[in-house]
Amino acid sequence: MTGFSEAESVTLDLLKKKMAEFARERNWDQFHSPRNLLLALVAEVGELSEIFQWKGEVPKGLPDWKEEEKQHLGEELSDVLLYLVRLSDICGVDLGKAALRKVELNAIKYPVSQKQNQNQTNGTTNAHTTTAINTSNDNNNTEEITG
Ligand SMILES: Nc1ccn([C@H]2C[C@H](O)[C@@H](COP(=O)(O)OP(=O)(O)OP(=O)(O)O)O2)c(=O)n1
Repeated sequence: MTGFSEAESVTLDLLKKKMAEFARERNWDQFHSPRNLLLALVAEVGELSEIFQWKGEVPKGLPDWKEEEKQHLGEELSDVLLYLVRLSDICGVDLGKAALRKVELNAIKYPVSQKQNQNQTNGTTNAHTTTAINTSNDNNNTEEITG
């Protein structure tokens, strides 16, 4: 497997190629079926969950965590990402394009409310801003939630 130079930017495409190379070199393409990859992905999500299990809520940035704990977290997050990238590749889905499209769909489904716009213009922030969200798939139903 080729090394990674610091100057090289990490893209989904690079990770896709690295995973394909990793599997090919070990003759593991035979094991990287959609179902196997999905199960491996779910197992890694389980390992990721274990890191947070029983800790209660933890502050953003994980300020109290030891360096080894953060490194372990990075490893489990990476396993999830790598299997997701590989699963997408094996299924013939362009994950980057699909994710960008999904972000756009999300923005249509959950429009920014007028009130939020006003708060941004005034420079005010409110943790309990009321947002109009769409809760149905047919885009007909909206309801108010407080976030
Ligand atoms: N058939 C396989 C096995 C492993 N991997 C790669 C993808 C993951 O990034 C990592 C997973 O390796 P392990 O199954 O050894 O899992 P962990 O690294 O989490 O080790 P452990 O479960 O012992 O904590 O290796 C892979 O692509 N295909």
